[in-house]
Amino acid sequence: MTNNDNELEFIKEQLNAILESSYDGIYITDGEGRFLNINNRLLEMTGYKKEDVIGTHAQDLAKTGIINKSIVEMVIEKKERITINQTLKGKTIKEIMVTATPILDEKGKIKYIVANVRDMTDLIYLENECKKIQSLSEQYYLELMKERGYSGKVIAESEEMRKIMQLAYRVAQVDSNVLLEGESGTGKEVIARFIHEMSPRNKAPFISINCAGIPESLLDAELFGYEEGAFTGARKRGKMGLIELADGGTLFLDELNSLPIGLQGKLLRVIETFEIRRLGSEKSKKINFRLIASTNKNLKELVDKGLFRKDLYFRVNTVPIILPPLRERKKDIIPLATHYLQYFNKKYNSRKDLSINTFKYLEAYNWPGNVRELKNVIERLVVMTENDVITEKDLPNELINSLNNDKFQIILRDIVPLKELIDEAETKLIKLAMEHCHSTREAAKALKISQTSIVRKYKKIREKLGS
Ligand SMILES: Nc1ncnc2c1ncn2[C@@H]1O[C@H](COP(=O)(O)OP(=O)(O)OP(=O)(O)O)[C@@H](O)[C@H]1O
Repeated sequence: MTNNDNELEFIKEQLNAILESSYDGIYITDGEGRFLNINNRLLEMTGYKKEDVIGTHAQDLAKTGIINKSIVEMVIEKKERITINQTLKGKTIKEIMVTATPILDEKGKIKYIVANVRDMTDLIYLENECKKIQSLSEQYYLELMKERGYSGKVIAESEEMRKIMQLAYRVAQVDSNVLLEGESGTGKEVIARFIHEMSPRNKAPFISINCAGIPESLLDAELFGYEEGAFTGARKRGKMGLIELADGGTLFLDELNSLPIGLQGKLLRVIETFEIRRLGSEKSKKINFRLIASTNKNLKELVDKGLFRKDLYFRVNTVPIILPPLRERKKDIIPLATHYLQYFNKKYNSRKDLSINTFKYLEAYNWPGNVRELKNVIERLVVMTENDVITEKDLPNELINSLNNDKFQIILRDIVPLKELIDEAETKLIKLAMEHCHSTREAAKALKISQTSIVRKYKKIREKLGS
């Protein structure tokens, strides 16, 4: 044996060791999809014998029904790494995840395809078990909420809202300050009330103060209260401030971002010392409350611009809870619409229903006013619609237009050369088609252009992106 032969033998031995020690099934084909090698793990999964497989085409496996689509065919077509999930009907039925990678020669032609086949059956079983346990724990959690007297008015179907509810429930058990951030109408006050009702303070008052709703000149007196004769027009015997009213309970400062900077320092002192002093009084009084604040602007940005005190921001922001806008949690739209349909039917003693098509429009709309807007639309529909079934014809114009225009959304922030815009749109569209379709043929059909055209354009895009 020459030195070269020895080296070759050594490399072969190592390659075999890698193939056979892998937990995953592995196979290698040539550029046309003919099996060159397959490890024992994969033979075990499929029930095939090595000698029956080597030399045959991987593409033919789909025809035998053992798998439903050939990843090798897809890789040959797209010339890029592809991962798919599929069912393998071998010795037993298995859920598998296959990743196939093309190895190119110096001319860019596929020389080999290396595929990795992972048996996902155990993982999927574990995932399902986890889901069962999670749903059980959610059930217990809801029962607990009912037992604690919560009437379940918060609709939370989307994953995002469920997580928020769980966090809100957890934070309700401790006294930390909470900052609720989100656009107007996303349900910040709803969550604040939920936290209060789930907390040990639920027998004491929940005092909600809208910092933007009270004129600046009155806010001081409203928050801190005043003594008799504190200012002209002050009531006889003085007045208790809203903070004092929250004693033992929860103080909710809505739209804290609108609190005048002059009052921010005073509020900070109250939060730090839990002491308030009425206007015109010499004496301080200890108040015991939990603080929840909300903001519909980015408070951090206001701090950076010098419009909000940094020290107050850090004080109130112990536990931040961010409520996503409704357009980012579309799964909540139909449950919310159904909930408010029932609610207003009861209120107005009616029996209105929404047609299936109407739901589609509600789901497609992007709800700039969030849940508040949805609630108002449903109320209007219940009150204004004559027939018992509300159809899309009864919807306000902006909702109708949204579905008709929402196939694609173009946001232009600047005037750009037309060609640049068209190129950008074309790139995005082709990338989307290639991600969703299994072959260039399918993509060409979807885009109503020729297959050669899409292959050429996609090649250009990839070259431009350097991938
Ligand atoms: N998850 C929800 N389930 C049921 N109703 C909701 C939900 N979220 C919000 N709502 C309803 O939407 C309306 C607006 O909610 P809320 O007042 O809590 O919003 P907000 O974020 O505090 O608004 P703003 O910033 O304008 O004060 C309320 O009538 C509330 O009952």
